[in-house]
Amino acid sequence: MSTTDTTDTTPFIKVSVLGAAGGIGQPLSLLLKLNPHINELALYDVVNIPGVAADLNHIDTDVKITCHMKSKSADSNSNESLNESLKNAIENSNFIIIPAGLPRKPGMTRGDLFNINANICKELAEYIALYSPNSIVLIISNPVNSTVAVFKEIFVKFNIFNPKKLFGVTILDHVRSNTFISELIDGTLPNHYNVPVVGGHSGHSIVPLFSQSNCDISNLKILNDENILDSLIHRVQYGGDEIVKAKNGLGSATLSMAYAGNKFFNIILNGYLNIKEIKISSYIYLDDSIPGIIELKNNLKILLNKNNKNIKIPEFLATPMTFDLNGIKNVDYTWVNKMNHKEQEMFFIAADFINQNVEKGINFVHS
Ligand SMILES: NC(=O)C1=CN([C@@H]2O[C@H](COP(=O)(O)OP(=O)(O)OC[C@H]3O[C@@H](n4cnc5c(N)ncnc54)[C@H](O)[C@@H]3O)[C@@H](O)[C@H]2O)C=CC1
Ligand SMILES: O=C([O-])CC(=O)C(=O)O
Repeated sequence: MSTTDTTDTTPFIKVSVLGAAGGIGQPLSLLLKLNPHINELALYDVVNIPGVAADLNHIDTDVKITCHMKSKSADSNSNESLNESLKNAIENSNFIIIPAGLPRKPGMTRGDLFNINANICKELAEYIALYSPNSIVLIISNPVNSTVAVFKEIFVKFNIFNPKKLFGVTILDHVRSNTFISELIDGTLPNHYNVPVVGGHSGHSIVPLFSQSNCDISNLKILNDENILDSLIHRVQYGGDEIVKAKNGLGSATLSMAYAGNKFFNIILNGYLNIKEIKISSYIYLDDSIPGIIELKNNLKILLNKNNKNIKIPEFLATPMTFDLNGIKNVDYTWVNKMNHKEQEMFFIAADFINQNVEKGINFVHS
């Protein structure tokens, strides 16, 4: 290859995965190692990361793997306990993807993970604020409805919060909606469906908008049967439980999450590199500075008033959007006025849940 060609303006892309030795972290890192746009993949964990990095290093793609494991001394509470590994893992990263934290066991809700995972998120957020404040941050760690609020509050504390660059990863709900509707119809071509999902990422906070799918499935006879539609919606809202039960104590969704996380990352990267604009939902802070947010809030306000609902518009919401070099390009608010009555009722319930989950995240940071 020529070394004299100076016309290549493609930026150097560094991606960091925090929690890379875990059930999601490993397959996600494998998929990222195959990505032709990535130059460096920094893998960080508190255990087992040298083996994962060595293994991935044998793959003959151009992505350079760097390995970062938290050292024992970084665990102490002394002033000298700077976590150099974490600092090195995230410095100069364009994207930081975070699947660090405990997964559920049968009988647990995502909310039951809050105490442990919020503490993990706190350390990671503080390091990102100090050493990689301009990166785009994708949070997978549950409970997403609350952990994203933890990140936001810490970023605000450090005065580095950029609402266009902080994402809760909720795309698995969209992936499941596409798969489950396909199964219900004829089991073919699940990824030809494109079901928008709004709200949050747990149980009744998840609102799949089947009436707004790209394939006109709202006209399908099958969905006119209220029982079939209800069980489809329930399956999407509680898809995570299906996996937790099947894994029987050995964790929650990992492979489908790695697939979904990689899909979301690629959609953002396509916008970032100006290759292709694709619309997808993510759980974000509804900051008025983001194009489309004022319209989204106005439409939600009108909807709530019209239905005499005394519900606060959530500060965070999964909503469809597009991406560019700065993170979020544009938020799509048009789904609000296209919701049918059933979807509106689901949204009101979701908003109530999200408000409680967000409050938990905010209180954790300020207590
Ligand atoms: N957003 C979503 O749609 C989904 C989210 N999840 C969540 O993702 C998280 C990870 O799930 P799994 O990979 O299955 O769990 P896992 O237990 O297999 O892996 C978690 C990894 O995080 C690491 N870790 C723990 N503390 C850490 C710290 N302080 N810094 C860096 N890494 C640390 C662990 O060592 C482990 O390797 C869970 O909270 C789970 O609930 C899971 C599926 C879907
Ligand atoms: O259910 C869980 O705990 C993991 C998760 O978020 C999902 O699979 O959607």
